[in-house]
Amino acid sequence: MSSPTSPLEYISPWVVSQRWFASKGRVPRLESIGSWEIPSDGPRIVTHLIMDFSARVPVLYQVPVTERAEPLDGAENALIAEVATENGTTYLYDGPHDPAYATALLRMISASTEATAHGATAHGQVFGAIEFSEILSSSVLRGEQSNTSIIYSVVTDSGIDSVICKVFRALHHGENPDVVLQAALAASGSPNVPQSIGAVVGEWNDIGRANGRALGHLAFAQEFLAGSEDAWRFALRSAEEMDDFTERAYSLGTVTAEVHTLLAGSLGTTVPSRDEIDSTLASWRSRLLLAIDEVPAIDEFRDTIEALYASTASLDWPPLQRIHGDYHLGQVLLASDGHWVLLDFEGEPMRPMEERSRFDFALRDVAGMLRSFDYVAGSLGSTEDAQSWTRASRNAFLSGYIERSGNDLRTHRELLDAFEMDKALYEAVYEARNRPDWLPIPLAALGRLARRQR
Ligand SMILES: Nc1ncnc2c1ncn2[C@@H]1O[C@H](COP(=O)(O)OP(=O)(O)O)[C@@H](O)[C@H]1O
Ligand SMILES: O=P(O)(O)O[C@H]1O[C@H](CO)[C@@H](O[C@H]2O[C@H](CO)[C@@H](O)[C@H](O)[C@H]2O)[C@H](O)[C@H]1O
Repeated sequence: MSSPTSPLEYISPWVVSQRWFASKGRVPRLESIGSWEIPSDGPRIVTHLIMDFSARVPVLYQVPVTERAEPLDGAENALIAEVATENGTTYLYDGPHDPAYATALLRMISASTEATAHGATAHGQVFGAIEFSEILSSSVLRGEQSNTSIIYSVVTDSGIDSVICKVFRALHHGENPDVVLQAALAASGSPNVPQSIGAVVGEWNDIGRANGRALGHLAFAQEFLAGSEDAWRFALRSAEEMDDFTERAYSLGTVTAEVHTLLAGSLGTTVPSRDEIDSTLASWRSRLLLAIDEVPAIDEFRDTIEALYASTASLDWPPLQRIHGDYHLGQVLLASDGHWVLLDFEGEPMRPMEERSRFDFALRDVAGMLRSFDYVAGSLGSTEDAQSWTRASRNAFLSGYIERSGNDLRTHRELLDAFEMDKALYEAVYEARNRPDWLPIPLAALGRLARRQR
């Protein structure tokens, strides 16, 4: 079998139709900037790094492709293209759906091996939490995701276990906070993140960098908590049935505080300088302007929001530290034994990666979760019952957080309100762009928060 001479030509139309392709609505300008290959006895396994130059800041995508001489049974939906070559037809498949790629990727991590470089390098790194002797099966996690996750069934000393490997689709220079933070928490013994198994790290050309090369995480493997349920779905059901969620919300508050304490302990804290506080105020204001620009109705709250932001400038601000960064119920699992497990420490997808790795205020996470409880009521039509469920859950979450952190956030209510306002503005932009039907949820929150300031 021979490989297609210009794979980009075949891969591009498929790339732009994927959920993780961010530049929808623009005419893409795709270029291959390199690839790497996992040696294989089966189909050729090539991971292409494809840059889209159409956005103001170009976006780099990771596109693993297997090249097969025969069609792969059951993988019709993952077929990228059929290419006529001099030796017959080559079938190109989306790697994560092909067991050949899935197995080779996890083996590369567990054996810490190096891929063959074609302008881009990649090597596996094992962290060692779970050792397995055999990979029994693999399948792609269904659902709308910004990355692609592969679930494996593996044989370990204690029996059959499940593993998840997240293949990052959009690549960035620098360490991925999802890997760094979860690995640090797992290493410090936290039961509230999955065990970390290992990662793939790569290097590629980047004309925007002084030395012309970028380095970052390409994939991350963890323990997969089979039988767990997403906290968002669990909370929605609980609110619909008017179940009391306060005990669970309280324990989520304590777990959140514990995770913040562990992150502070393992990765440090700093006292914010005047410049750092001013730069947070500046980022709030620029988000406010962006939100008004995209959702003009927000202008009505502008003066109140600006006054709230200004009033926080003279407050005593807490220390800076590493945080989750995009904390909401959809990022938390209720494990089958009833304990909370936090996921996806990648930060807000609309922020540059370099910003997402900076120290930040833990209050941002607290505000994120408060907003998420509000979304539960909002998505249920904000009925009296749903609102009272939300009020009780928000209070219980805060009480749990305060109790475990020893930090009485209610005494600095303006600061927490300002972070909540900032999150609701982020959400207004997110909803206007992605789910306009849900825009009223953050808008109503902005109205409520604004009324509280008057
Ligand atoms: N370790 C895990 N165990 C069980 N389910 C998981 C695990 N990691 C992710 N998931 C499931 O996958 C979904 C998406 O994971 P996430 O890390 O948020 O990916 P993305 O960055 O693509 O949004 C989660 O909401 C959860 O349902
Ligand atoms: O999970 P992601 O990292 O992709 O986060 C983005 O999408 C979220 C929606 O799935 C969005 O969250 C908002 O909606 C949630 C309900 O669907 C709600 O629980 C959150 O509080 C709300 O912010 C998130 O903001 C966005 O970054």
